[in-house]
Amino acid sequence: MTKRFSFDLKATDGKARTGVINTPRGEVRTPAFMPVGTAATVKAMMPESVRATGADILLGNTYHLMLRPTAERIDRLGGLHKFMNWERPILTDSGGFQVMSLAGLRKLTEKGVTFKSHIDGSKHELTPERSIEIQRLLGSDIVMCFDECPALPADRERIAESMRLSMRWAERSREAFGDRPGHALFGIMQGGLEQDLREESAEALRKIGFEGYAVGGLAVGEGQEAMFGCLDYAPDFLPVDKPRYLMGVGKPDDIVGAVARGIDMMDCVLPSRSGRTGQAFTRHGVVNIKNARHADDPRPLDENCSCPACSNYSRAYLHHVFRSNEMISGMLLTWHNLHYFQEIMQGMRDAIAAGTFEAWQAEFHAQRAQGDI
Ligand SMILES: O=c1nc[nH]c2cc3[nH]c(NCCN4CCCCC4)nc3cc12
Repeated sequence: MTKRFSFDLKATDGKARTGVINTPRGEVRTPAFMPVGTAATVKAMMPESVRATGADILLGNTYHLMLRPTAERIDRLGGLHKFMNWERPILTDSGGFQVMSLAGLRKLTEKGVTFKSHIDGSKHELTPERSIEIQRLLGSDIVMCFDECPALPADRERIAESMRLSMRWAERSREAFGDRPGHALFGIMQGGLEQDLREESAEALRKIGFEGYAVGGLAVGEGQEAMFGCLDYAPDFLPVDKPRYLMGVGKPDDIVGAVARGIDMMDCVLPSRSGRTGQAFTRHGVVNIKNARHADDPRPLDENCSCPACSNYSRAYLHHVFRSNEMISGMLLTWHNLHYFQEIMQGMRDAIAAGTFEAWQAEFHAQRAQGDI
């Protein structure tokens, strides 16, 4: 087990890459999908079940944990890994995005953001310094810079101003992070859908220097075509020897398209959130298990899937427990979705290593076109 943080690039196939991020708490195989554990739990999953799906790393949220139970309390109790019984790597988002999407009465200044908690209306402040301190108290292995993610659509001037503020905050985040061997600080590229602003942002981040680089400001309503358009150039502005993390993505075909464009890491609530609502992702497309047509169907969700939901239960059973609002419903479908997302990641890692990623992508898309699901 290493004491340092490092990234080993193992193979490339076109723009796609596969490698390993080495951390003191374990290795992260890339391309990697990070299940979201917002309030110190991946909802409806035991940590050992999350690991059983193949996840090497989880995402936690500064915004939620600072409000409840607070970073200081988690620190007093031994840190987030011990608190939630997940001893492998954790990446924490820095809170700015969640403040803008969840909190009330927000005030943005050069210093940072003040806001009212969506839980109890209490007043709080997040600055680059406070966000980095919270992530340190949590014991996060990969810390994200405190940034501002502008809502799209926005005019170019607004996007440029916001990006330059985020770059000043990236400088302050780096300063506040200090020297923490074995831990990493990732910068976040902004710039909306403007290629020159994206390049300016990447240059600013490279000058500061980070252990990894995120592409932020996407998956905010721009749609897949515009997102892929940005990913056709943005990753190339980033250092080739550091991990590239696309934040908040996404559906299976978003994930595949992002890896094909040079992305190494992603996170999204989709598999877990949809699992709780009865939406199952399968190799043949999406199955809404609450639909009446599944009520008598003895088949598994997906014949080719080895997860507990597909190995031990029929669609009829899954339909029943969702219709009856039984707790096991969200557990089984969350497990299936996370298992399927990790199966996609493993398939891509193997294909890139074998130089067959083109064929793998063709098969991935062909499967989805067919079959009654
Ligand atoms: O620019 C960002 N900086 C920090 N954190 C972020 C998180 C993000 N999450 C998303 N998109 C999340 C989309 N997700 C899709 C499934 C339903 C809930 C929302 N974009 C992001 C950009 C950022």
